Amino acid sequence: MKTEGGSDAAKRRAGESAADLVVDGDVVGLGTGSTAAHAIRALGREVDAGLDVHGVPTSFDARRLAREAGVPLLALDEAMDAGGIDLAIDGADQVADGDLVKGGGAAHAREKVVDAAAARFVVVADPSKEADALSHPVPVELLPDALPTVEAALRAAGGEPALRTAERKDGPVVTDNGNLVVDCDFGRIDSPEALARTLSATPGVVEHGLFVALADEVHVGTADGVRVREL
Ligand SMILES: O=C[C@H](O)[C@H](O)[C@H](O)COP(=O)(O)O
Repeated sequence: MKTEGGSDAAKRRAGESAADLVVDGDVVGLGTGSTAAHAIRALGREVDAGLDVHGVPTSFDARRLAREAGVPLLALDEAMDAGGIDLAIDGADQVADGDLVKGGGAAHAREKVVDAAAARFVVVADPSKEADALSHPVPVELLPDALPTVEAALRAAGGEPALRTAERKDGPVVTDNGNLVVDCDFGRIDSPEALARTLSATPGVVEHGLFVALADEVHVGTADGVRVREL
């Protein structure tokens, strides 16, 4: 069972607080996961009330939710042609010093493209995600054929990789991009930047879930409000 800090109410406060930042005419990156979902639903309500906004989804799931909520969508190329992404709102599995681990929903590859392209990237989280240092296993999306070589490289880098499997499917999780994910436990990550460089340089790695110095602010929903931290 989740603690009070990880409650859905805290996630909702964070998501709604970030959605409040959106202004008329904005193009918004729509993150994936249970916290970003609250921001998407809040945007849908604002669209109903007359807000002119377009979303750029970061996953199949975010796209489906945005369509249900009535948020008009743009493909990434359309958004870039139209002047770019003003704001991205996205969740995180862990936040420390403004660096993030993402990819609990295996959406981190597209999330990183959209979040990094945004003029302003706002992270939404509940207190259970906050830490002094990153230590959450790092999701690594990889080409299926490269599984043995990537696993070997991750072990050589000091990690313990575990192929992600689905609860209700035999076999591994397959991402929206047709790839596999391993969750790699590195223990406490003292230098996220150095580890990010190592992972990015590994052949067969499509993208990893370390988001280093990408976020501009963090909205943490609490039991009775929202804590906003600018980075
Ligand atoms: O791939 C999924 C994402 O990176 C999510 O944003 C992350 O896992 C946080 O999800 P949640 O808000 O459900 O904890």
